[in-house]
Amino acid sequence: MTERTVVVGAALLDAGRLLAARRSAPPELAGRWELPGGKVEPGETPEAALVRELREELGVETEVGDRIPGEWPLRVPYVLQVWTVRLLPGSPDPKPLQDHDELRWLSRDELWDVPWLDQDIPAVREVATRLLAS
Ligand SMILES: Nc1nc2c([nH]c(=O)n2[C@H]2C[C@H](O)[C@@H](COP(=O)(O)OP(=O)(O)OP(=O)(O)O)O2)c(=O)[nH]1
Repeated sequence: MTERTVVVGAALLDAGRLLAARRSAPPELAGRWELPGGKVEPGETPEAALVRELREELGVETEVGDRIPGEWPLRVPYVLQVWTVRLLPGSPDPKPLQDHDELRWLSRDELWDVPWLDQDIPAVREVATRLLAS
């Protein structure tokens, strides 16, 4: 049986815009943009992992909504799953506290202005199709 580890990514939406985060590490990913999130730990639900990762990485309090259908391979053994997420009322604004050095809220028109990680592009395309008004 093949081991696989789910990496959860947030489609964090606010006022019709998507939050993109620029990775600061590791060197092979630094400078490229991704959906913030991280690995689901053993015994943890994907939703709990997202809330934890977003609190650690961005300092925000969030509520997880629906999963975007699909699953995208990262380097073995990781696969990316994406969930819609919104900021809870009163949450601080996101800040690049850990793993990232810049954040941007992207409107649909701006979505491809940042160099996403190659492996995130199909997931971002799916988010755009489903969630961002054209
Ligand atoms: N979070 C996130 N990771 C991604 C995306 N695309 C992508 O290839 N990855 C890779 C980068 C990492 O190798 C892995 C997730 O690692 P991570 O560093 O974000 O997760 P983590 O906080 O749980 O990691 P760790 O430092 O505890 O090991 O998946 C993405 O959109 N979001």
